[in-house]
Amino acid sequence: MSNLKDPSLLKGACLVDGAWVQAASGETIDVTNPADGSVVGRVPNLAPEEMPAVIAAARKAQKDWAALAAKDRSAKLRRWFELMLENVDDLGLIMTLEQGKPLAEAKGEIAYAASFIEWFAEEAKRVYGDTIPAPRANQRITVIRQPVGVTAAITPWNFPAAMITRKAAPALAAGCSMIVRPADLTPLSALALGELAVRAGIPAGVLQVVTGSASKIGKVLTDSEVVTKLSFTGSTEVGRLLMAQCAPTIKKMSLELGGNAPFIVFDDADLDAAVEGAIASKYRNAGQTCVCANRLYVQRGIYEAFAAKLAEKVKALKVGNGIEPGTEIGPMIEPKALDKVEDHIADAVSKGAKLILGGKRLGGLYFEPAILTGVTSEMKVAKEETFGPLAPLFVFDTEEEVIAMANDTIFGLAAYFYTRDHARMVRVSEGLEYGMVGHNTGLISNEVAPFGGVKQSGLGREGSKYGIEEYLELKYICSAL
Ligand SMILES: NC(=O)C1=CN([C@@H]2O[C@H](COP(=O)(O)OP(=O)(O)OC[C@H]3O[C@@H](n4cnc5c(N)ncnc54)[C@H](OP(=O)(O)O)[C@@H]3O)[C@@H](O)[C@H]2O)C=CC1
Ligand SMILES: O=C(O)[C@H](O)CS(=O)(=O)O
Repeated sequence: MSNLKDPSLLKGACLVDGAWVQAASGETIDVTNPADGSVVGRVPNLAPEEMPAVIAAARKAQKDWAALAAKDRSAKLRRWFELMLENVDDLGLIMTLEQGKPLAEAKGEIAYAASFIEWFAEEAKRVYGDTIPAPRANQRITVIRQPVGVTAAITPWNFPAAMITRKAAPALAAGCSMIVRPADLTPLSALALGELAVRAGIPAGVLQVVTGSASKIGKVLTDSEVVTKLSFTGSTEVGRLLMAQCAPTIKKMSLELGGNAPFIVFDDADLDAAVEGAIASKYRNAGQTCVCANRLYVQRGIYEAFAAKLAEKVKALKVGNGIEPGTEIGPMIEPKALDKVEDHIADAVSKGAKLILGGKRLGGLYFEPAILTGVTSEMKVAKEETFGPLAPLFVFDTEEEVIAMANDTIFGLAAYFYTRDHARMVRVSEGLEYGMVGHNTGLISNEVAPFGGVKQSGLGREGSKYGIEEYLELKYICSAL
């Protein structure tokens, strides 16, 4: 990474109690560039036996951090936010090299990630309580909000920075400490954020970043009686496992899990806008996004026209190494991601769908963006998250039919629809069983709105004024005069 303006942002150590440490065993994990397989960094393979010290540091630091005036916590978070923006070029490059997304997208994610820190730096000052009229004359009732304490986050590889700040910023704003365990595939962005947190003056132990076996470190965190909250973003399968592991200690949990987003285009939609929205939603991050369109439902009257326009635009998308200017789709994260897209295409084609564009491996981890037509609910793409650059087009006739099809899934994260009819907008928004709905837009994520799903897509909300509540407990105080 000789191109970094500030090479000291590239860390090969864990951030524990304010110090950069190696695993006692000296073992490391290679971080590779999905664009060419080269090793871009090495991080410690911390053993589970090394975790109690991390948890103890988080407990010790949390008390003093919570005791600071909210305004002082806010100022440190604000500085962290500023440092992220000052270092956007380096942070973007680190992300592209370990994750593969195009540099412009990576820098966009850094700005998006930083926006959560800015937002919660402001929210830190607005953690209000209540007074409640008491049922007896000699009583006074007050309600205060207090930090939940020591928290932990387990985060995925697809958004290596934003999934951390969307958890750490509200946690720290509320007065919690947080132990972050990023994905093995993309730990370098997390460690760079840790370095900037140190530079921002966030005290030792308040934010720690550990790398090593997910299941072993995860088990120590979930078993701990000191860790009172776990926030996880990743697959529904691992979310279920972690929920079970957290049951014995009755931990508070936030879970941002899988999605299977429907993207519905009605006959009356602005077709060009719908195609643009579909591309933004479906092909961003090579389709490796939990909120990305997974099933595209197009009303019969415009089905052919939509398919043709979409194919024309998708064909022009430039696939390549994320650091090359103009790249719009980078490599996928790992071989099994390509296997899954290929499997979904093969399954659909074997059941009668037609591959009208792409769908081929382009060498290494590159995959040609694909479109399927004639897709039906019997195919795997209807039930499973593809997590890749494949747009399967289903046809529908009526509003009732498409709402039923859209809701026919265990998931309920994000849904999108395009219509210019106002009454339909209200009916469909209310009828979709999803935590987030985009109307005439394919991009819904931002720091001011509550991000999260219903059904098996998870628990809790991140971002927005609601996000900080996940890190606060209510305490009711009844005072007899
Ligand atoms: N909601 C979302 O944003 C995401 C959803 N997904 C969905 O999940 C699928 C699989 O992706 P994948 O990356 O494997 O997702 P996982 O759920 O396996 O991984 C997410 C995070 O959990 C960690 N993890 C994995 N197993 C355990 C465990 N037993 N205990 C504690 N932590 C664990 C991972 O670590 P490590 O990577 O080091 O193993 C990673 O940090 C995707 O195809 C997609 O459908 C994936 C990523 C994000
Ligand atoms: O912020 C987003 O758009 C999402 O969090 C991306 S993902 O985690 O749902 O994939």
